[in-house]
Amino acid sequence: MKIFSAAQIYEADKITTERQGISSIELMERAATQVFNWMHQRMQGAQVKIHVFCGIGNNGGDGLVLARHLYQHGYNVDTYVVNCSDKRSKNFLVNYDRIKAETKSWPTLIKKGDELPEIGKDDIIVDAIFGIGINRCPDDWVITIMQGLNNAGAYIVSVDIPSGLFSDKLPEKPEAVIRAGYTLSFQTPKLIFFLPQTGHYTEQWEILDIGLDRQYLVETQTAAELIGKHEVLPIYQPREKFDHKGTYGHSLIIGGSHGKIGAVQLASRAALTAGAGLVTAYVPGCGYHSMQTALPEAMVLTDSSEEEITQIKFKIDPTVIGLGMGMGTGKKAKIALEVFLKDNRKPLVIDADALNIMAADKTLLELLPENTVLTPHPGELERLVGKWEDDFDKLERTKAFAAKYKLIVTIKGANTITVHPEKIYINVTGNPGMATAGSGDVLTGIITGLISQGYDPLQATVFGVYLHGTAGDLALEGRGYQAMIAGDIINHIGKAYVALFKQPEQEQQQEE
Ligand SMILES: NC(=O)C1=CN([C@@H]2O[C@H](COP(=O)(O)OP(=O)(O)OC[C@H]3O[C@@H](n4cnc5c(N)ncnc54)[C@H](O)[C@@H]3O)[C@@H](O)[C@H]2O)[C@@H](O)CC1
Ligand SMILES: [K+]
Repeated sequence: MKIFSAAQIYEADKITTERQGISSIELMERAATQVFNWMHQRMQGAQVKIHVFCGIGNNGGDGLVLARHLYQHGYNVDTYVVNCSDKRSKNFLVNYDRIKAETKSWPTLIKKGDELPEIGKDDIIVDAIFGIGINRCPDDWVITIMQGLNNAGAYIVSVDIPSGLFSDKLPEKPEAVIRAGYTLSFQTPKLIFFLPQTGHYTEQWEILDIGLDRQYLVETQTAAELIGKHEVLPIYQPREKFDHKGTYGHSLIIGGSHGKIGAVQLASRAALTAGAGLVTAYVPGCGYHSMQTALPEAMVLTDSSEEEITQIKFKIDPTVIGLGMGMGTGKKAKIALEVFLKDNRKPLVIDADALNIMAADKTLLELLPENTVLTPHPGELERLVGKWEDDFDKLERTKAFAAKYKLIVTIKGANTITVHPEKIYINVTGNPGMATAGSGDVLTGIITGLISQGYDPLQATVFGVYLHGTAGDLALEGRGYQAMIAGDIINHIGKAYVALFKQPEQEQQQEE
């Protein structure tokens, strides 16, 4: 699903009114009616007190339309205008008059120095103070009002975006943002829902389709895309009857050192489970027996050293190479990596220690083939791209880095983000149970296994991250976050594939 920027949404708005021959007031009516429908469907006329807090722009206008509909349908609603500026928008003013005409009284104005009305813990607050048009930090008295709402203990539903959040930068003050239970976002999810520093301002979000111009939505390219089942299904490559193991390629997994052979084992097993035809592990001598025993399906090559990787030499012809897990960052490992990279022409997936070696000597990055996949966790990423100021800066730095070296970089986290020079892909699957030793090795293995089957590196990364997260979600069943280990994720890759083709009803039945 495309994630449109604020500028694109304003553009879509304008085009929609032109092409559909409607006024912006009608569009506002349509948008806010969707919010009303959403609430009405869930509340079914319940007489819970609803406090609608409106700003003075179009987000506030939405709030006024919503309040009018709630009133018309007999809900117990109070409407307030947080009078944060005298520059009221045209559409706000039209709806300000309309609600007066309907309810025979003006909404309660909240000005500087005014107290918040009493709000019960079981009440509902609708937050329509600021939308995507916020352009500066709210005044202190407005922040006090926002804090009052946050601390009221009532459930907060935000319209479009939690008020106080900017679409492209961090709020100056964390207290100047509404903490929503639910955000009903118009037409497109907002990028900020998925960034660690801003995502926590709403517990849940949902998109409301407000019928913006289809052609614009289809034709417009976005800088970010949300990746769920619908996006990965077209990537999935079905198998043919006469395919054989050669069709699915040969993954070579290189890494490990004394005490860290498990990392290679996990990555190799994940590559096989993801569907690689053949997997060979390249490990120091000390890893030979444990690899052969733990994973008889894989072949094993050993380094001349017992303890660590000192030279990467092999006579096989792999389709793709995944490397770096558990290999250490010592001098010998570094030289081995450098010599190997100078000769290598195969697609690569690089993780862990190999990333740290490269971060310490960036000239090695120039040796990477185009579209090499890097899978850093935040610490490794920082070593590669430098310290960032905030999540937005992190994305910009990573994009610039990916463009400079022509790489694909996956930033592992709650919403793993795959950064390609032209676009970022935000994954929706996964859970905190996956923050466990070896989880990253599994991801590297899955991506490597997918490339070996013929997925191009970007597809393999986007699909691999999705599968990895889904496997983690499926592995959670009957187990808390704490008990999940990396092997559980591998054990559920098969189910993650099967889940791709389950209809929603089947999924529900299974949950029951
Ligand atoms: N296509 C869409 O998505 C639609 C969006 N609509 C709504 O329109 C909103 C955007 O409306 P606007 O652009 O009017 O802006 P907002 O309503 O988001 O709020 C900002 C308004 O207050 C002013 N302002 C900005 N920062 C301020 C601050 N710190 N203190 C005081 N005043 C401040 C601005 O001048 C602007 O008028 C969306 O978020 C959405 O709720 C809907 O009405 C219609 C369709
Ligand atoms: K809002």
